[in-house]
Amino acid sequence: MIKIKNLSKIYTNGRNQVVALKDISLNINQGDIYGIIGLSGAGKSSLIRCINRLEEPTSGDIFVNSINLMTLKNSELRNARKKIGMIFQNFNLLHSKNVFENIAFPLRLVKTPKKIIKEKVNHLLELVELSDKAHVYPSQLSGGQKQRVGIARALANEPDVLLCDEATSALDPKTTKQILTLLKNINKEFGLTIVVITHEMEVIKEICNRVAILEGGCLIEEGSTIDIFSKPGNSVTKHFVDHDQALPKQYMKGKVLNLSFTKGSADKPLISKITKKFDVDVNILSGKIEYIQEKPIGKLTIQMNVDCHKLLDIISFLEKNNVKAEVLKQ
Ligand SMILES: Nc1ncnc2c1ncn2[C@@H]1O[C@H](COP(=O)(O)OP(=O)(O)OP(=O)(O)O)[C@@H](O)[C@H]1O
Repeated sequence: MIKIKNLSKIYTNGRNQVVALKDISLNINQGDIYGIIGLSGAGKSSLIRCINRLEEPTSGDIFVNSINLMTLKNSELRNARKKIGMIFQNFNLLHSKNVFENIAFPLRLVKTPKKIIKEKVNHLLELVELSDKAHVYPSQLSGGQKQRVGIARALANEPDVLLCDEATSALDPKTTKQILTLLKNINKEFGLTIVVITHEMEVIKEICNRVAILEGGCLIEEGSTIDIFSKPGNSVTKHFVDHDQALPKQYMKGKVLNLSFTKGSADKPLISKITKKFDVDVNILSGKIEYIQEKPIGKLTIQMNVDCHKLLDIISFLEKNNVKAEVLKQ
C-alpha cells in the first residue's frame, strides 16, 4: 500500500544542514494502523510529511498504491493527495467557517455538486457524532470535537490513507481514547490504512498493529506491535516500552529479571515450576498485564538468589516456554 524506499531528508538553512531522515525504508500494508514513534527531534513529523510530499524528500522513493509520488508533476501530485487524508495536532480548521463548511471544503475544491456535498457532509457528521454541531464555529468546540471535524474533513474525499500527525497530543487522556476508538472504527469499517506518528507508547499500544521506532533520523526497529512490545530489541525501544518499570535501588539485590509472557505462556504456572525444578525461591517485585489491541501481555519482575549458571538455565527454560527474560541485574 505504502512503500518507502531509501528516503532521506536534509534541511538546509544557509550554510547549516540538518539531516532529519537517513535512508528510511519501510512497507505499510493495506488496512494497517501503522505507528511511528520516537523521541522529540527523531524525525517523525519529517517522515509523515514526506509521505504526501508536504515536505519534499531530499532523496528516495514513496509509492502509494504502486504510484511513485516522487515522479509526479504538480497537478498529478494534487490528484494523488486527494486519496491521502491528513489530520494534525493543532487541528488546522478554518476559523471563519462553521463545522459543515470545514468538512465541505475539500469537496468544494474539487467542484462536487451541492446535493452530494450535503449528503456526504451529513453522513460524515453522523460518523464523527457531531450532527448537532453542523452550524457551530471551531472556537465553540472542545479539542476532541475539533479533531472529530478534522477527521471528517480528511475523510471527505474518501481517501485510501489517513496520516495522523500527533493527532491526540493536544488532548486529555479520556478524549485521546475516544479519538483513538473513532480511528479504530474507521479503519475497521472502511479498511482505511492509517499512519500515526506519536511520542506516546499508549497510542501505539491502543490502536497500531505495526510500529516503527525512529531515533536520530534512522529507523532502528520495526515490527508487529505485540512483538516489539514483548521483545524490545534496543535501548530506545525499551525506553518507550519499560519506562514505567524502573525499580527503587533497594530492590536490586540478587539476580533481577524482567519477564514478558505472551502467546499462551501467561496461563502456565511457570513461576511455581521454576521454584520446584531449580530449587530456588522467587520473589515477585512487580507485575502487571498490558493490553496491546485487547491482547494481554503479562509483565513480571522477579528476584532470585542464584549463581550465573542457574540463572542461564532458568532463562533458557523460560524462553522455551515463550517467556522473554531480560536481566535487569546479575
Ligand atoms: N524546517 C526545518 N528546518 C531545519 N531543520 C528542521 C526543520 N524541520 C525539522 N528540522 C529538524 O529536523 C530534525 C527532525 O525534526 P522533526 O520535527 O521531524 O522531529 P520529530 O520527531 O517530529 O520531533 P517532535 O516530536 O519534537 O515534533 C530535528 O533536528 C529538527 O530540528
